[in-house]
Amino acid sequence: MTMTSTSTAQQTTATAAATATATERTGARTESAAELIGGARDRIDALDDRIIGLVQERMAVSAVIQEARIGSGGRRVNLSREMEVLGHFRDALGKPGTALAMTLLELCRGRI
Ligand SMILES: C=C(O[C@@H]1C=C(C(=O)O)C=C[C@H]1O)C(=O)O
Repeated sequence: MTMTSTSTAQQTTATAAATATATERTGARTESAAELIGGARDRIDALDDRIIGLVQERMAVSAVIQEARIGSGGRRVNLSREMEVLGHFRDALGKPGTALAMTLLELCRGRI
């Protein structure tokens, strides 16, 4: 064997190392599954960035409404409207939707 050739054992070891890396990275047991997961995770990261941007935009719009209401002599919080928002999310996403809406309202309330 020359110094540049690779034995079957070495190739098997290299493949095992690559698979172990894929498993470490993604939990997948094959490189092809790891590649699919890596690409899909990139899409999720991009979606999360958009969701965060939308939440920040919602917070800004909510603050405009709260400022106008407080400036006019009213209260910051409007419970009947919050019930509508909670119902909207519950209808679309079920019980976890209510929890998500409560978190959104918590983020949006009292930021002025
Ligand atoms: C934005 C408003 O003010 C507050 C914030 C809400 C929200 O972020 O959705 C809902 C009701 C109010 O407690 C509103 O009245 O519409």
